[in-house]
Amino acid sequence: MECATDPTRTPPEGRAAARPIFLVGMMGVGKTTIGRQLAAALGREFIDLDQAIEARCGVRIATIFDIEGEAGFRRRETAALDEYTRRPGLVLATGGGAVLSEANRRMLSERGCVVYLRAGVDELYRRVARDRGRPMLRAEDPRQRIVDLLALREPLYESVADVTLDTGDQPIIQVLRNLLALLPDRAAAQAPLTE
Ligand SMILES: Nc1ncnc2c1ncn2[C@@H]1O[C@H](COP(=O)(O)OP(=O)(O)OP(=O)(O)O)[C@@H](O)[C@H]1O
Ligand SMILES: O=C(O)C1=C[C@@H](O)[C@@H](O)[C@H](O)C1
Ligand SMILES: [Mg+2]
Repeated sequence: MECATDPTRTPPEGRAAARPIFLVGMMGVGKTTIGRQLAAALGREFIDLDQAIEARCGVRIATIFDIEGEAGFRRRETAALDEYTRRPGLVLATGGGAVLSEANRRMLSERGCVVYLRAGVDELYRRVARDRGRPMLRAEDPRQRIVDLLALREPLYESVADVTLDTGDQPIIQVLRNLLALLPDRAAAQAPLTE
């Protein structure tokens, strides 16, 4: 789906509904961090899918993996994605594996503007190395795990992306600036960006 507002969906107040924006990409690429600030800059509601699932279950994602396995987590993820991708105007940060199922990919690409945030293996590893809360990185060699996951997932992220943005080694403010410049409703931003 393209990223402009949808003129066929007119909310009661008469303004065209803002297309929801979905952030996808690998663990640690910055979906939660950038998503929250993007939503603030655009004056939109922000939801982090991982945090929504945790709030609903009352436990951390690592605990869901421990008790229900990855398959149990993925079922919860699909149910939450189905709910939140229907909300107009949202900025939604998805989990790193949200693109794995075809049903999820269809929801993402049909219901909103999908932004793929990219980063290289070393950058991703640097960002997640100190964080023990990511069950997919419980491996003898977490860096190699990132290599393997990226190889599998990169084509899937690309297949749903309307906009792809390299976060490289750029500071968060620069990533945000670049993203806002790529989105057509930049003019709707309510908060000026300050250094
Ligand atoms: N451009 C950046 N430069 C430096 N650090 C960054 C950048 N983007 C994010 N980070 C840092 O990387 C860490 C991971 O970011 P974040 O939690 O937003 O990633 P995520 O994509 O939501 O990961 P997950 O899929 O596991 O939820 C955080 O500590 C964040 O501050
Ligand atoms: O990359 C993944 O498969 C995951 C990423 C996180 O956002 C969480 O959704 C969970 O830890 C699984
Ligand atoms: Mg996150």
